Amino acid sequence: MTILVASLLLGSFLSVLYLGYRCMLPRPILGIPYNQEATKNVLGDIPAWIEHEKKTGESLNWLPLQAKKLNSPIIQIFGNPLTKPWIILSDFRESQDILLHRTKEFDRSDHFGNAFKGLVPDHHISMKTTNPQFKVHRRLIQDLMTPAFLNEVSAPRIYDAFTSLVNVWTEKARLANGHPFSALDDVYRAALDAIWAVSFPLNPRDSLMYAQRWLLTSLTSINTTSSTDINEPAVFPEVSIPDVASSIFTLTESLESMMLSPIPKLKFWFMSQLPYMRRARAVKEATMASELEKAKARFSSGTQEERIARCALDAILRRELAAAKQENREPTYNTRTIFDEIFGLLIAGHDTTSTTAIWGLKFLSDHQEIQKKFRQALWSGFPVAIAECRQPTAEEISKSHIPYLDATQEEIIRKSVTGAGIWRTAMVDTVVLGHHIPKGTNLFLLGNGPDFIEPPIGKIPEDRRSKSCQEMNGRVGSWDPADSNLFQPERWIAKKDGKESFDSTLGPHLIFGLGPRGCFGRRMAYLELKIVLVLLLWNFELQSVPATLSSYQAVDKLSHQPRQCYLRLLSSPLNDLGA
Ligand code: HEM
Repeated sequence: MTILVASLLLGSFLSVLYLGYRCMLPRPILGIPYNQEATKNVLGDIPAWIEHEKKTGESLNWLPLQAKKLNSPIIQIFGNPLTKPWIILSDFRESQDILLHRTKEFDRSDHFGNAFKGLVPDHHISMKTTNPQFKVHRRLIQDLMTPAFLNEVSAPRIYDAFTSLVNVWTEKARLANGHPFSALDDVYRAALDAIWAVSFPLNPRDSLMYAQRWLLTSLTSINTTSSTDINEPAVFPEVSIPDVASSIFTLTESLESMMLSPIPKLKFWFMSQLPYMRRARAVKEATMASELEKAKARFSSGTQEERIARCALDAILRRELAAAKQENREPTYNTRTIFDEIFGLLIAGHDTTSTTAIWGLKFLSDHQEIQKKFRQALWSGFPVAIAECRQPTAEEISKSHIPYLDATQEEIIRKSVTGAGIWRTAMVDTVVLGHHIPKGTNLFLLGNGPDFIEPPIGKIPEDRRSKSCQEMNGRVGSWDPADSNLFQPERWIAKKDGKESFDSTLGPHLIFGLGPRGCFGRRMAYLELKIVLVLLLWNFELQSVPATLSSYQAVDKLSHQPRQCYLRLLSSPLNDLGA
């Protein structure tokens, strides 16, 4: 009898265990292709994804491979063992339609939003568009992308930061004596200087580039350049990074590791218990509080007219004051909202733009003919600067419309795929390309594979597409599959009556997203990239480096970052005009 009861109990226990296991196995959405192997494992596609990352060093690159393997522009993967499968779409027209026209059906993705919630819980990036707070937050920062703010505040600050980078690299080129050197850290640091100076007043002597320049100026030579191998990279002494900047880098990195975590909130909680993270957060909070106090002091002195926005924080406080007046209440400046919105700018403003700029430097080093044409375009595009033997001013650069410059910038953005794709969550049960998508499903609109930098996967019948998608047909061109993977600025140039002009609708990219939740900082990013490209290419010739120093391997963090960027710099012929 005892044996019978024990066997029954054991049997029931094992059945419960088995049923539990079965319940945890990923459940596919009917009709959408998927990796059959993944459904036999509670971790779904994660092991294959990790394996791919170990082998290639690139994680999000695994998604286009899966789409091609399953031969479908819409696939599902099991990326989070605790939620519905993720839908991966590799088709520009359908993605464009979702982002621009189907905004009631698809909103800010829970997965993407959760990645930011730990660090900046009250930033609008994680809010749904229907959340009334979203509009309140957007109103606070609405001035920052106006032409007036961009031209009068952002452009000169960004220009100063990257002129300092030119000064540092002039010293490095002198000391390197023909040897290549890694450009990664310098570009990230100069970009942080730039967005810091846009966000808060920055004394140039406090910038990261300033101290580095003076350290290098004091040197007459460095050890590594005594090597007879001219390809041996030069290594320079580095000044130590102040606490504030290193905290921002630490926190940006913590955010980066959230993006690909299946459960970002939990991961952030564990990470935030680590002593170095606690310290970085404390430094950040103290710095934000001190900058806010300084801004309040600037703000309360002076008349309404004198309260001009000298930086992003001033512009935000002005908006809060205006809102308070309208709502007949006292302004509240010391809020989590203001802390998080301004810190969000610092993070979003330095990481993505610098990554894109670094890709640009790599492409231009590896495409000498394009670099030559780019410099010729600068020569004919800035005649006054040429006549006066000086580099163009911030104003001249931001107001310029030089087709080959704009085309090269757009091609760098397209080919860098700094953002591998765009996340959205289905807010209702809906349909994509004829497939039922249940409410709550996360979609990843892939921008780094088929239909963008590779040939599309098959031809999608028109009647499979939504009505609004069919109506939009032809508004944006498509790339020739034979060369969509090549770096070719000319693809963005339209020719009419023998005249060339830059045309951003000639083909697709999704790097900034689209529609009401597309990148808020897009205009600033374009402005910054333009300033960076003009200043660096005006001052330096980027000579090619050997293949071993020019790998295109990348690591997917907050952005898709190259692992290597070595530059061999010579003074540019344009710069020599002034010599
Ligand atoms: C090359 C540089 C940049 C790239 C590739 C980039 C890319 C992106 C992408 C892909 C998104 C999500 C869009 C979507 O879901 O549709 C985004 C959102 C955002 N970006 Fe950027 N970004 C860049 C520069 C900047 C800069 C310079 C700033 C600000 C200074 C900024 C601020 C933001 C903000 C605030 C959001 C959230 C918008 C929202 O939730 O509505 N970005 N960005």
